[in-house]
Amino acid sequence: MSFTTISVIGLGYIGLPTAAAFASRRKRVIGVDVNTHAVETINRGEIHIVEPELSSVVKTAVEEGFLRATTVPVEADAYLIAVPTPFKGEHEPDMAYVEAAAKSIAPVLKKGALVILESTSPVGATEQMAQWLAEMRPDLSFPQQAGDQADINVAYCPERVLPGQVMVELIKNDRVIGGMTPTCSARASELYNIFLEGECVVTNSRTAEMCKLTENSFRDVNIAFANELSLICDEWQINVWQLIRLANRHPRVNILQPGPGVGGHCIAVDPWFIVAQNPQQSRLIRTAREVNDDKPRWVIERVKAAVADCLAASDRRASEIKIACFGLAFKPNIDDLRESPAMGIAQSLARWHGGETLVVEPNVERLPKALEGLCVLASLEEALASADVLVMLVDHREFKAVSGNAVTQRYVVDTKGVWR
Ligand SMILES: NC(=O)C1=CN([C@@H]2O[C@H](COP(=O)(O)OP(=O)(O)OC[C@H]3O[C@@H](n4cnc5c(N)ncnc54)[C@H](O)[C@@H]3O)[C@@H](O)[C@H]2O)C=CC1
Ligand SMILES: CC(=O)N[C@@H]1[C@@H](OP(=O)(O)OP(=O)(O)OC[C@H]2O[C@@H](n3ccc(=O)[nH]c3=O)[C@H](O)[C@@H]2O)O[C@H](C(=O)O)[C@@H](O)[C@@H]1O
Repeated sequence: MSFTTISVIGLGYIGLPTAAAFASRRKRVIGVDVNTHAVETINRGEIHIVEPELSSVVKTAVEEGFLRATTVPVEADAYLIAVPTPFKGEHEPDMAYVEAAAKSIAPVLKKGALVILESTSPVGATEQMAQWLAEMRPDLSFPQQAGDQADINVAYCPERVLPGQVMVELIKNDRVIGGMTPTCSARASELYNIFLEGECVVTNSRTAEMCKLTENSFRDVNIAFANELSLICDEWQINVWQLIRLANRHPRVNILQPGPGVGGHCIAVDPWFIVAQNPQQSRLIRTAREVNDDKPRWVIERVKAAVADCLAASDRRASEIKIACFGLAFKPNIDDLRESPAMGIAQSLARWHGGETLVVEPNVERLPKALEGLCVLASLEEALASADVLVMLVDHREFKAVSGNAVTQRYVVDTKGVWR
């Protein structure tokens, strides 16, 4: 059966680009979201999130009638679920959004439909989702009972796009296809091949779930290694960035970069899904998370020490010392401040510091609410000219363009190796 109508459940950073990609191939796409603001915005041909090149694709898709958004699930040939999977409590995966999404489509499922889970999920989540669907639709058969003969096909197909490059990577990246049966995988591959230029690589659902968690854990562990080196190098007064550059000249060494900590909604979250399910076997993954989560505390201590040194070397009071934090975003050259270690560092410093704390963030026009009344948003030039203690937190291109020679301050805590 070919795919005439495709429904994407959850129209956020993953769901909306995916819906737009199918619609751009002239497929009829119904996007479903519980957020009425998102639905109304999309139906006007606009977008409610920031992602390069997404806006024009959505506008064309809506104008040409291929993409429509609604709050109520409808009958379709394929469903892709891309709702949030945060953690709850002590880093346990919170599958409540996936459960709600699955239960919302169950009543409209028809024989022959394909259901794909795209949300980053713990191992076994796809089988659990198929179970929720089966409990609500005893009139239909599912892969866990009927194997390749099932009325409904179910697969796990994780997303691996990099925020900021989603519209390119969505099409070009290879895609892991984890069907609950070979037929499920074949159907899912057929669906993605509507827009995919990369390859569909077929496996089972558990391996696909673990593969997604593995990719982000690999990056987290490698960044933790770099962050740990930065602490050791600080003790020995070795330049960690030079060290890493030198070590990476070895043909089989490729160390990532240290920083103020790991931010975003994925790398700092997904490894915990492995730890929650296999606490005894995941000591390295847990330690990496702890190393990265502890880095902001270390940075704050370094800044406090720099302020103390600055005070000791002058006859000024603490309230007369100015700190400037450079960057708030969770990584360079984006405006996304969510789950950003730089935000937490700026906030803690401003609360602790008796004097003024300046913040320079070229990608925002005003201070986020969490920093209102605590910090002052300043221009790069203003901060460089007036601050006593500089804290480099994000290697935005504007900061890298400033030569280290132009930075005359003695007290610089540079977590990204931009000026020191
Ligand atoms: N943002 C990213 O770069 C990547 C995200 N992922 C994963 O993809 C999944 C989705 O992430 P994002 O798109 O970033 O999240 P998001 O928060 O941007 O979007 C999720 C959307 O789902 C909607 N939603 C929640 N419950 C719903 C329900 N029951 N029915 C319909 N809509 C519902 C929300 O209103 C929201 O618009 C997560 O599991 C995430 O870990 C995977 C790779 C990359
Ligand atoms: C393995 C991998 O590269 N995963 C990607 C990642 O996207 P995300 O934007 O969160 O990753 P990122 O660019 O590594 O940034 C995460 C955090 O790590 C920090 N970071 C990154 C690289 C580095 O050498 N040092 C470092 O400290 C960044 O500053 C940021 O705070 O997570 C995405 C996701 O799963 O949401 C995934 O789709 C992306 O492909």
